[in-house]
Order: sequence, then C-alpha cells, then structure tokens
Amino acid sequence: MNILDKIVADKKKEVDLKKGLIPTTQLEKSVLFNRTGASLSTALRNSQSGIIAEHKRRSPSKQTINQSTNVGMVAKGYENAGVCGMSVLTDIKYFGGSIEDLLLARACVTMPLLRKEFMIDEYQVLEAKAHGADVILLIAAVLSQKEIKSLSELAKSLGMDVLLEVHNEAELQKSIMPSLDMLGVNNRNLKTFEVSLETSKELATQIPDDFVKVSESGISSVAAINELKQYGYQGFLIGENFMKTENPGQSALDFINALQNV
Ligand SMILES: O=P(O)(O)OC[C@@H](O)[C@@H](O)c1c[nH]c2ccccc12
Repeated sequence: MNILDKIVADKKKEVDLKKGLIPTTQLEKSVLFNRTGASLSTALRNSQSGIIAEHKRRSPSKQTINQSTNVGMVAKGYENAGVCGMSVLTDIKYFGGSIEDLLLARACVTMPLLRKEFMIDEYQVLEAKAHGADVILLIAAVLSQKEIKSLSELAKSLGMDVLLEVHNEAELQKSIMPSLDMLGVNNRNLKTFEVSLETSKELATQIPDDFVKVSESGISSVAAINELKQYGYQGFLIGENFMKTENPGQSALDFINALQNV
C-alpha cells in the first residue's frame, strides 16, 4: 500500500465515524451553510500575483513544518499580504490539521478559503460548506470519473468553486468536465513525494483554456512563478515556503512584494 492508499483507507473510516456522530441535517443547520461563497477562480483571474497560501503544520513528507501557529493569525497575515485565497489543511492524522482550523480561519477573514482534504464522500462536501469553505479540492488520483462528477456537482450546487488536482495526463483526461473551475497540477507525486515543476510545464498545454490553471507544491521563488506564468498558470499554491518561517503572513507579503518588483 502506498501512502495515498493508506490516507484514503483511514479517511473512509473517519468519515463513517463522523456520519454516525454528526448527521448531515445538523451540518445543514450551520449559519455558514447559507453564506454566499467568495470565488477563488474569479480572484485568480483578476490577480497579478495569483498566490494561494496554505496553512500546513506537517505532512507525510515533512514531519515538522510549523507546530506553533495560530491559524487565525496566519489567515489574517495572509489576507493582509494580499493573497488571492488560503488553503487550509483539515486532515488530522497525516497533516496535523482539523475542520476547526477551517472554522477559525473563516472567523478571521473574508477571502476565499479552500478546504484542503482528501474528499471521497459527499458528506465532506457538506461539512466543508458548513465550516466556511468557498472551494473544495478534488484529487483525481483517488477518485473515479463518476465520483469527480457527483462531488463537483454537489459543490457547485452549494455555491462553491472546485479545484481538481492532477499529476499526469491520464488523470487530466478522465477529469475534464464542466463542473470544475480550476485545474491544479501537483508538482509533488503524492505516492513518492518527488517534486518537479516540470510536471506543471508538461501538462499545461493539455488543460483547456476555460479552466484557471493552478500550479501546486514545491514553489519557493519568484523566478519559478514567472516561468510558470509563461505556461499559462494564473494560480500558485504555496505552503511550506511560507509556513516554515515564524511569520507566514510576513513571508507571503515579502514574496508578493518581490513578485511585483520584477
Ligand atoms: O508545501 P508546498 O510544497 O508549497 O505544497 C503546498 C500544496 O501544494 C500541498 O500541500 C498539496 C498539494 N496537493 C495536496 C493534496 C493533499 C495534501 C497536500 C497537498
């Protein structure tokens, strides 16, 4: 079993447990359930920088990135830096996040929030909405075409944007459908953790122009972003490069200033 298989097997158990504890009727009663979402794809289309900044304490490939963060303060810092949106890791076991992190971030900012999670069940889409998410992530490597369709259509019906993540051509070809807003290319292979920006470059031409292109993972320099922009990318998902510092918001601000000064 590779790490991705393990994560998904654990996620199935977690979701089944949660379903028994908090029924969907309760999720639908959240005041946030009727909140009008903010569109990340629109923010990216209108932005110069295109930065989506992530809150990530640890990951299977890096045991400690930042264990001393206050997610609300990080969210405020990112928003003040002028990022287009924030990605909040909500997986507990492998990334040290939680669904409460999303709620706390929502309480502090109005910018679009992405629930970064291994989505396998409609329950998690409702849960995302109930905790203030504007966008969900769907990972093609762990979903069938049918699942991508039903999960993305549910998200759209709740007024959320959908970011679909791929790592190779086969995943991309099976995933293209009108219920997606953004196509993300993960430069990190989730099965081996290998990172290469070449992945984004290779897949760029195969992504139809009606989707906002997002390059994810392993981005740490202004030069990398300027290069990826030449391939049509309008969104750049950055986690570790900001989170490994003491003040992620300040790091994001410095980064965006450097981007604008070239
Ligand atoms: O910390 P990085 O290398 O900047 O990467 C951020 C983000 O792309 C990464 O956390 C990520 C991309 N896709 C995922 C899917 C699940 C968990 C995490 C991820």
